[in-house]
Amino acid sequence: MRVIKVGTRQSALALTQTGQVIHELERLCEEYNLPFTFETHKIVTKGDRILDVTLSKVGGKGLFVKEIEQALLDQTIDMAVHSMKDMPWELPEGLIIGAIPKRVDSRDVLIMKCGTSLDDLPPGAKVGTSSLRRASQLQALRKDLVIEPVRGNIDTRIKKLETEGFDAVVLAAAGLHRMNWEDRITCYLPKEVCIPAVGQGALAIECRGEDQELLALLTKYHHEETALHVRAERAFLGKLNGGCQIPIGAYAERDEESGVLKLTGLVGAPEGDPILIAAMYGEDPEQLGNAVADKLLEAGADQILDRLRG
Ligand SMILES: NCc1[nH]cc(CCC(=O)O)c1CC(=O)O
Repeated sequence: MRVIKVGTRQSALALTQTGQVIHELERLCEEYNLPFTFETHKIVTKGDRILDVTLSKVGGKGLFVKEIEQALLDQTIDMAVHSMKDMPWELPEGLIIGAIPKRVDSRDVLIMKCGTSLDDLPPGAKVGTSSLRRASQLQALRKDLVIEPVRGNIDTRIKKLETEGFDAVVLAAAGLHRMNWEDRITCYLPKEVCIPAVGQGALAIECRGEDQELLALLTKYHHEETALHVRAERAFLGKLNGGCQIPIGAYAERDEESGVLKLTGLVGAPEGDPILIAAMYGEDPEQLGNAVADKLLEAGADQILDRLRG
């Protein structure tokens, strides 16, 4: 028996999704008669320690993953479960994404104090989000909204709806589904209305590239279609040198009729004007991601990005 040490952040969501991953891996071990057991290791990341500032002001890539990746390199742990959207574009030498499990809902949702849709928010309503991507798109839809930062784990952010006088907070559907808190969701923001973060709703299982034993198991957990979508989205992010906190979003999907991969990408100014969106079709995910990024750069995305990077 080999004990696989699984690194995770210690937030309720991180522990829940790590538990769900371990459960699936145990099931696969049983099915294929593989000799692994699993042990959870909680790791505090920089992003967890800095809770009092808007994340976009902290800057730096991989705030929620660096310490965990170091533990992988030090062999303190053997694999790590991350939210894909927290993954920087580049991985440290020696580490790989060993599996991308099937994605869940990638949309953003509103949790509102009263009403049932965005239109029900009163003029000048106070909406909580620290994501420039969400702020930019909501502001474009409703210039009157007052968007204010809200940090903390998802339970904290839902509580702040009551304690800090927000009319609504924006969260990812995926986290709420994983926590079994769907009943808190007031409404889903369609992907065309609020383009999700790159990788939102997907997980990344990271391990050492040389750990063939573990990789043999992770391969069985891998979901290739999700991986193609995520690769296209991340190629887009990489080309724009994202990861810096800029309003960037993208989602890949299959065209229902032709079956061809389609990628929609967004770069927006934080105030919601201008917002640039482009969509293209292609077969190769990396080429597609790069092509959509190029299209937005031609349309002036570089000016938005340069201004934000200062
Ligand atoms: N920004 C933090 C974060 N990172 C991953 C998720 C959960 C959604 C996912 O796995 O994509 C969340 C919470 C949120 O955005 O509401």
